[in-house]
Amino acid sequence: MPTLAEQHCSACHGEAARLTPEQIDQLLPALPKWQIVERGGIMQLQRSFTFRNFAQALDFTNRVGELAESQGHHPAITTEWGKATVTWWTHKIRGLHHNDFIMAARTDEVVHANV
Ligand SMILES: C[C@H](O)[C@H](O)[C@H]1CNC2=NC(N)=NC(=O)C2=N1
Repeated sequence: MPTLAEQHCSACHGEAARLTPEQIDQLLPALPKWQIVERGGIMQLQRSFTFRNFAQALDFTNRVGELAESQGHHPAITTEWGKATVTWWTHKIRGLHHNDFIMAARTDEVVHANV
């Protein structure tokens, strides 16, 4: 079974089902540094990354942006001096899809590649 980071996003249509709480509970242990947040009734996956300065946070942000473009699945990113917060969810289903867990795992790999 490929790890989350080895998987590729699937095309997600508007009728795709959101992950159930049970499915989320099964997937979350693979992402120990990520947390589930709820905003406006929408479940999201979020993690903050710390860096030595703004330039490193911005470089990471751009690398995550390239990843998002390559997979056609995009996060919200808040970039600050020494910190970047990445939030994944699937807009068209207003919730969490398996794709969001894949992208969170791939985001963790970006930061390792970054250092
Ligand atoms: C047309 C375009 O492919 C779609 O709007 C994609 C773009 N990136 C996306 N990213 C996320 N996180 N959710 C989406 O529903 C989504 N849809």
